Amino acid sequence: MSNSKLNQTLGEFIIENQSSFKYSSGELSRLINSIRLAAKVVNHEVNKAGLVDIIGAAGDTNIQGEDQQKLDVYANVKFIQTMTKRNIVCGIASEEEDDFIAINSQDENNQNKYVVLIDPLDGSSNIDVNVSVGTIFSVFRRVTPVGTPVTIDDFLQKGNKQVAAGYVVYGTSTMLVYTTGDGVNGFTLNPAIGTFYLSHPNMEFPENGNIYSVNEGNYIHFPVGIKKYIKYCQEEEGDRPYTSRYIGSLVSDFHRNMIKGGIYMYPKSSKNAKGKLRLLYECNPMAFLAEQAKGKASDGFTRIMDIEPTELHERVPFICGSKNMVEKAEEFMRDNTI
Ligand SMILES: O=P(O)(O)OC[C@H]1O[C@](O)(COP(=O)(O)O)[C@@H](O)[C@@H]1O
Ligand SMILES: [Mg+2]
Ligand SMILES: [Mg+2]
Repeated sequence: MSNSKLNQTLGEFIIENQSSFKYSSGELSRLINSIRLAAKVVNHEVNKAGLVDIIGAAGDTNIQGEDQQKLDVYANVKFIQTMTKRNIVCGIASEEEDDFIAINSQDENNQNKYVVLIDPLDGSSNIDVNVSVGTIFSVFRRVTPVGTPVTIDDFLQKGNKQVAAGYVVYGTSTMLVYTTGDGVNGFTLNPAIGTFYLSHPNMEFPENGNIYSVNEGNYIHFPVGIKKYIKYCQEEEGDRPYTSRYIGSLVSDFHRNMIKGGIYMYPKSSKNAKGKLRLLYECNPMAFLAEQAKGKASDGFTRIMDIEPTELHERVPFICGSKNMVEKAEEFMRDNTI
């Protein structure tokens, strides 16, 4: 991509690349545009995280038993509102909603074909401590007929059926990074004028990296394969030891590893038999991005995007990042399956 493309606005990029999308009808472009708008609204609030009325718990728990933070709820409302008001989706599922939301899909005039799954605020434990957080989204074409009520089947699709996925990272700068199956591009928000500019075209994971990201506080509970891989990362050998970096926000750890080369792991453990991260609105979208950026994502054995979902909020073990590093970790998992 020539440098002249750099600093293209996100709006211009969406229009220019619409035709490269196999289902292009303008609908997905309008959807990405609405996510762009909601991201700016949420970014404005995130940047104030520290003021009393923004931080802290909202007082409710979500279906996963997690205390919802005020910003979890705020971001959830803003993304759902923005997409619903613009009548561009027929269904939305969210980490913060017990069940999926049908958006007037029973109305036969509703010709909308897309459903969206979102993690409105990723890295919630970092909101109050001024550490970067994110938003994650995944988009599918519905499988049930247009003009009929969406059903759970429209959401429980394998990740390899995604038509778009992305995230917003609210960090030292705010970026929107996404794919529609034709590579991964990153856009940085110029807060002075409220416009996203193409700053990171064709993002790719280096095949190898020297960063590993895992919550080592859970080490004793990890499967033997993961323990051995962590030891492998720490050995004095060749380009090792690798550097340990763990922000505790999936989006931020993924983003850093995609730029610098690295591996992120949230394995299963004797405490969490299926790990912590949710397949549909955390692992699938990050896996689609990873593969589009020449990286890899699995549960240690199976490609994440080939996993058949059975529940809206199901969790899976997650290993994702630079291709050769993920394959090495899988090798340790395979050789230590006790
Ligand atoms: O504190 P832990 O157990 O290491 O978990 C951190 C992980 O949990 C998450 O915060 C889960 O996401 P949410 O904040 O959206 O619930 C990830 O972003 C992060 O990688
Ligand atoms: Mg999350
Ligand atoms: Mg979340």
